[in-house]
Amino acid sequence: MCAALSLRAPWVGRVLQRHAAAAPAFVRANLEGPQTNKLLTLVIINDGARVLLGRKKRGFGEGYYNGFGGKVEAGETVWQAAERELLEEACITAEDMKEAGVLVFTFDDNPQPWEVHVFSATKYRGEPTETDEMAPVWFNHAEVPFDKMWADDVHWYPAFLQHKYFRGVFGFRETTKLTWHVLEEGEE
Ligand SMILES: Nc1nc2c([nH]c(=O)n2[C@H]2C[C@H](O)[C@@H](COP(=O)(O)OP(=O)(O)OP(=O)(O)O)O2)c(=O)[nH]1
Repeated sequence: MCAALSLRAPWVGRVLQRHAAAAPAFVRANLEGPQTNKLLTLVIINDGARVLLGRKKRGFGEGYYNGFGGKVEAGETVWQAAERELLEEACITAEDMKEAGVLVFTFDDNPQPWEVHVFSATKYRGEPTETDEMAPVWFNHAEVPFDKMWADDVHWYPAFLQHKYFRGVFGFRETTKLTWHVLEEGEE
């Protein structure tokens, strides 16, 4: 069923094969379609007790909290994009950035899957500063405001906070309603 998957990451096909029976048809159609993934980055500073998030000040998701990141632009690597977006949105540079996990989002109202590369860092240079886009706020690990975050976040933050590498595939209906997901922890 998943033999024709055209994703960059073969693990997505393997995850789906393991869970195909339960995956909604739109998730499989999305991932088996011709569209390459839209690549995005997300950087979350985690000092061991707290995470640094930004409150989005404008546009889609206004008022919601997230790490810092955005689309990977032509000619840059995922790492370069992660560093650029962190500087643009929070005015800081991570000193010990590492890959924390990968999330693939599928939508019943958009055939293109989104592939978000999540990074963590404990140290940074500069002072987190409010920008046009984001207002930085620290949250204790036990007080991460999931009711004001994307619906998938509550599922993968536990692995993130425990420094476990994670891979997730998520299915959203009508852009924001999370209807199906699988999450696997650890390297494959
Ligand atoms: N926590 C979390 N982050 C997500 C999810 N989906 C998703 O795109 N993101 C992240 C990835 C990016 O960091 C950010 C979306 O990027 P963006 O559209 O603001 O990209 P951008 O800064 O390049 O956009 P723009 O200013 O050019 O409009 O949200 C999700 O479900 N959960």
